[in-house]
Amino acid sequence: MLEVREVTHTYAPSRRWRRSEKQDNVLSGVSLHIEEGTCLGLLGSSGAGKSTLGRVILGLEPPRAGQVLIQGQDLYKLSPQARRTLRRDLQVVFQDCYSAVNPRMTAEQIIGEPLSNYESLSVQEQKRAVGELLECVGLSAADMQKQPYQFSGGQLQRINIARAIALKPKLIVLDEAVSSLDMINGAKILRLLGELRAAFGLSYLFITHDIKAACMISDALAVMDQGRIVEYNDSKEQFLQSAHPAVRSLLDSMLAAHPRNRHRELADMPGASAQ
Ligand SMILES: Nc1ncnc2c1ncn2[C@@H]1O[C@H](COP(=O)(O)OP(=O)(O)OP(=O)(O)O)[C@@H](O)[C@H]1O
Repeated sequence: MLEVREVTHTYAPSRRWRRSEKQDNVLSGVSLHIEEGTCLGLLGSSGAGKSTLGRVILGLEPPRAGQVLIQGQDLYKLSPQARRTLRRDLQVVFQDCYSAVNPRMTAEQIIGEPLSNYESLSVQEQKRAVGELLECVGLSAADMQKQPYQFSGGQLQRINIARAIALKPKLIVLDEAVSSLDMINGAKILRLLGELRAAFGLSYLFITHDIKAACMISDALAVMDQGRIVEYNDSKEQFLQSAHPAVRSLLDSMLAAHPRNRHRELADMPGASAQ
């Protein structure tokens, strides 16, 4: 479904930088793939390049080198018109559910926005579609006229998810999408994401610092460190045995009832294919 081939990226130097000053690569030869209907958990410490890779995959940050293939089509070689058509298949949910929405809009307007941009529905059809989307994410069609301040963080993240699935995309980049929620709400949203994936055949790139959350939802796990993929595994057991310092440090940062139980907790989690 998605193939990233040897992507390298450097941000343009700001004006304050001297021209001669060399910029480090934010992404260096990154390759990965996500099969249809599966989830890749992308872990890594702060500044590793995860969100930049997410933006490259979404078509928002043209890389300096490499390719992003969506169902075999090179995203950055398409005409603007073809890219716009493909962009409807690529959606994103960010960590900060509040800044991701216009505070003056109603839930109906927020969720209806992609439908207005891409579909030609009548007012009644769009209202019905928004009502169904609200119900899909565990809210009610009666919430349609509420504004963001009238929702809790967890509810507002459901609105963001409803907007992301409105066009029945192929791939959703979930950039720390549960990281600002408390444990109970985070777990509920992860369950919801699992249900939606099964119902609509979605693929996810699940970007996170949270190894527990990644193990819960992902079929394969990758770790980025300093712009490179340093671990990539579709077996949770093998992933947990990795000797790479970036993986060890993620595991060490995980809080458990007792440090001795960390491996057992992760190994018992559903999600990552654990053959
Ligand atoms: N728009 C930008 N312009 C210049 N540099 C940037 C920009 N966005 C990110 N960077 C730099 O690129 C590097 C990677 O950032 P990125 O946000 O991709 O990492 P990350 O792994 O997602 O980190 P975090 O987990 O903290 O969000 C960092 O050094 C960051 O400062």
